Amino acid sequence: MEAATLSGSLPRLKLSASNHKLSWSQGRSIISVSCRPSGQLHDTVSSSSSTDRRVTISGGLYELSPAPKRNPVGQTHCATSAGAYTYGESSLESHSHAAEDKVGVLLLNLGGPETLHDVQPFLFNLFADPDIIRLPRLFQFLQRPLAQLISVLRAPKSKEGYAAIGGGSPLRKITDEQAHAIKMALEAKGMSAIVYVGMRYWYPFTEEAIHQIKRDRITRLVVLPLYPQFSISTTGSSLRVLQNIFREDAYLSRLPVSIIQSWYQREGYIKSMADLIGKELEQFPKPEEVMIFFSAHGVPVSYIVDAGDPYKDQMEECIYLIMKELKARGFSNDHTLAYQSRVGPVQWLKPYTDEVLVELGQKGVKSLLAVPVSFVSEHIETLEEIDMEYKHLALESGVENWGRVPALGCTSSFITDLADAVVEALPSAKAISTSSSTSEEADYDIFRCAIKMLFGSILAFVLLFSPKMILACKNYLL
Ligand SMILES: C=CC1=C(C)c2cc3[nH]c(cc4nc(cc5[nH]c(cc1n2)c(C)c5CCC(=O)O)C(CCC(=O)O)=C4C)c(C)c3C=C
Ligand SMILES: [Fe+2]
Repeated sequence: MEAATLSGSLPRLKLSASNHKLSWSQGRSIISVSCRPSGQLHDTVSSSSSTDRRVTISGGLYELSPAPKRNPVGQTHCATSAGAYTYGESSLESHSHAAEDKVGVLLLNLGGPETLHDVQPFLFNLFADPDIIRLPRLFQFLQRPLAQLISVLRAPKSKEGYAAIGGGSPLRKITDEQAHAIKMALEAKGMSAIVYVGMRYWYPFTEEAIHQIKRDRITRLVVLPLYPQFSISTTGSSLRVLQNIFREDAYLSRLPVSIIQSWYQREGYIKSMADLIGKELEQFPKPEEVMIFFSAHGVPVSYIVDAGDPYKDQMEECIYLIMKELKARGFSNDHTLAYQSRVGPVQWLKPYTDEVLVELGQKGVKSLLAVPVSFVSEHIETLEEIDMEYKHLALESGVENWGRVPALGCTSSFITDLADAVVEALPSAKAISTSSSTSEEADYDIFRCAIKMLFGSILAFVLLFSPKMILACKNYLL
């Protein structure tokens, strides 16, 4: 497990010589704070529903204006459909107990549209994230117009996918259930904690969860991203949101925090994955002949090559550990790893899942077991892409027996392991040191920003009408 504390300002992600260790350092980077005000990304979060969900920034904290049906501030999770885990005390009560040790666990996840109406604004939030579409600094002011364009272009295709799995993402419900299960597992270990869910691109937003953490006067916090492997585009992006909020807030910047950056190599997780794979293998007529097909969500190659994202290394190590565990249990199946869900015009990690499936079918592989490995809940890419599109493609290419390992969800050995990770991380919780820039630095930043915007506008104007740009936009439709 890699645990870290949110420290200082403007982190930079770099791979150390061992290639598996992350270290933060200062400087220009993908996780650095851009010159626009923090929170701008969500300040016009909108949806096609009539409810106003605009997020404004006040005193460094994000406050949601009333969204009574789903997300009234302060009750983000109290009335979830799972309904089982609550924040415990109201903010008034928590103030009177301020001296007590109140442990919080913040689960970070991606979030997903709950209805088809949510799809376009959800996609807007996703593409407006500078960790998802990485524009050169000069063009960063184009992030939101571009996100608007791409989200509108992509929405029809995405909606088809969400419609095929029942009209929305199951992510919120499953994550709420995991939160409840982790709370219970912690209680069984003698640790009382309030477990929060913070989504990056949809409700309940990370900002809401942090707001609630503050209201609850939590005294120590463990941050647990629900991604086994670290990627700049997932955990990194959520941590950037956290850091932007924490460094601006007196209470939060003093709150001892411990971050579990990745946990793909934890024994409990590896064993839980091996349990699920072993169980599915037994469903095949000849288990020993089944090819184990790990399918991970892809990222653009530039993340790995240019930005030092450890995602690919961690993924490969994760697969190695799962296979080692399976071998120790007597399974000696062949296996392969491929990457799915590419979006847009750039090169993504290879090999691509769809291409490998066709190759394997053509080579005569008759039995395949698909294993989603980058995510621990069922979601659109398991339920639609794997179960429908890839299954169809594999059968069409000559595969005769197809199986799919379910996502871990609330598997008890897995939840227990996550609870262990929290218990282990808690002692290393440390306060964030505040670092506010001087007014001269701020003036200089504004000046630099203005110059960049001027030159950027000219360049953008030229680029926007180039054939290459038009082709790139078309690619988001596919
Ligand atoms: C480890 C998991 C994930 C990585 C890495 C990741 C990177 C990444 N994703 C996109 C674009 C999209 N992702 C979408 C949905 C989506 N992505 C993940 C996980 C990872 N993404 C999940 C779990 C989900 C599904 C959520 C749900 O609603 O169930 C979507 C929307 C769906 C679609 O239109 O296909 C997009 C778009 C990029 C560009 C990227 C890396 C840069
Ligand atoms: Fe994704």
